[in-house]
Amino acid sequence: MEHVSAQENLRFMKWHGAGNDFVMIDSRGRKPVVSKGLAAALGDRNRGVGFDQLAEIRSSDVADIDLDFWNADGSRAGACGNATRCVARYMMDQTGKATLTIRTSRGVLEARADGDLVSINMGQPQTAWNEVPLAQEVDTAHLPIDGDPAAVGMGNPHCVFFVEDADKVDVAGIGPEYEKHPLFPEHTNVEFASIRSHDEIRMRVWERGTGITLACGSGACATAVAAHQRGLTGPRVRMELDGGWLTLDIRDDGVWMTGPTAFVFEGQLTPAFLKGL
Ligand SMILES: N[C@@H](CCC[C@H](N)C(=O)O)C(=O)O
Repeated sequence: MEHVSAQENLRFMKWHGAGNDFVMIDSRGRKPVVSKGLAAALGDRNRGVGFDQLAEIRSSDVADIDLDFWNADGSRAGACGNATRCVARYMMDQTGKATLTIRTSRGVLEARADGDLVSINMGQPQTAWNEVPLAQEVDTAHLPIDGDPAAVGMGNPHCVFFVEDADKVDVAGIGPEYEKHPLFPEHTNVEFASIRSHDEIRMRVWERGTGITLACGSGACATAVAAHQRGLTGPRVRMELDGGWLTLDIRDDGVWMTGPTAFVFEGQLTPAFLKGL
């Protein structure tokens, strides 16, 4: 545990976006404090605080802020759409600004307030096999895997299955099988989607490094792209996840994702908890 003295508490916040829950640590003005060990300890819902992802805000020289993500098991994530929306709302509330630029590992993303909601341009989808990434060259629109899923990258990998009824899928049972499928060298998030109409999808998700979550923003983007690519839906869809609704809009400048955010509480991590992490 670097850059926080052994005698001081570490402030954190708890947020969620459509039930996808996050710990947020604002490290602007100091060196980063989050490590794999801290993320894994904090992500433990019995011994820590518990979260789907941890988001650390840092000062930036190219955008309003820099943002890094960890999953509950301490692994890094290249994208986290719902956490990005929650961080954007936190910054908008602080600055009074309705727009924001956020640098993540996939570049600078734009955030916009949309009434009580927040919209994020999650960037262009990655459909080339080596961008998702996959372990070998295959047709990413129709993977050589039972169930004919599609692979889409959104700064993180997604394996999207289209099923008759997503509510009948044993996500806890089969999600882990595909998370570590050999076709995904960095493992993958796994989505199960059923098409309700040309502009509505029901989706459930098993997240890489975390497990079942109530929502997944990058997963919603990947699902909307894969459905549109197959001609199942238009470029703009509403998506119902277990924790609420997101709106996806596939535009020339990227995939825009809009949804709710909620601040839950603020807390302090004690030196006793931080010691040795
Ligand atoms: N819940 C996130 C996705 C988080 C990262 C994912 N588990 C991964 O490892 O890629 C979202 O809202 O995008």
